[in-house]
Amino acid sequence: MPEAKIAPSLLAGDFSQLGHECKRMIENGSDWLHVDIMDGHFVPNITIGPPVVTCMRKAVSKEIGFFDCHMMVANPEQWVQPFADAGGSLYCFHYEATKDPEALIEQVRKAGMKVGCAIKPKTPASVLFPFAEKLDMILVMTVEPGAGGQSFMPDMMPKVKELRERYPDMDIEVDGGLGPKTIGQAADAGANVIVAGTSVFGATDPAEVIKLLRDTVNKAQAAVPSK
Ligand SMILES: O=C(CO)[C@H](O)[C@H](O)COP(=O)(O)O
Repeated sequence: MPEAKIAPSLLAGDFSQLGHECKRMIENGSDWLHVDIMDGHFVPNITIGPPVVTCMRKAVSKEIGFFDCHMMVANPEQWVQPFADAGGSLYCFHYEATKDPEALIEQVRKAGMKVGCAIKPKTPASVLFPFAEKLDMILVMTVEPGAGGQSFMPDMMPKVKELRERYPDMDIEVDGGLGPKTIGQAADAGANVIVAGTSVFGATDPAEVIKLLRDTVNKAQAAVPSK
């Protein structure tokens, strides 16, 4: 199984100083930085675009900061090159937002980024089966996309389990309501990339929460008998 990666969601950070927030999370032990891109069409909220990511990238080089860009946008094809130019590391589009996922995967690869595909809570895991082998990461949303601070949906765990069984070496990310109380369920189901906004940014000691999330994933992985 791939290693645990903890990705604090900058959505819960201070948007007036995103460069600083990126550095602070890296200092606190984060592996990736989760960047939530919302366009007001795919979800009823607007966050940031390529100019802001360009500034964040100036603050944090590619060597130290992996930008996991979660594209909650209606036309993901339109934003591939702008996000590659801005310094995105991984471009995670939503299955529900594209008519041709395979062409989009190819487009992202050509632009030089890793590629992920996200599914909303009502979307079954099976939609990914035809092209999942071409992905670097699958994101199973554990809340409805659009806002931080929502409650974790435990009924998404069977999807994570199903995907982990089919794709033992795939990065499988969960996003929404993850924290010390819910990480056990996600880790036991087989998730290895953990997005956490409120629980990390709201903590008195973010390093402690990041460590707990990572330790829980590692412990769950160690308990799985090797085949
Ligand atoms: O994708 C998201 C919202 O669409 C956020 O990344 C997610 O909700 C994380 O925030 P929190 O940990 O506060 O739930």
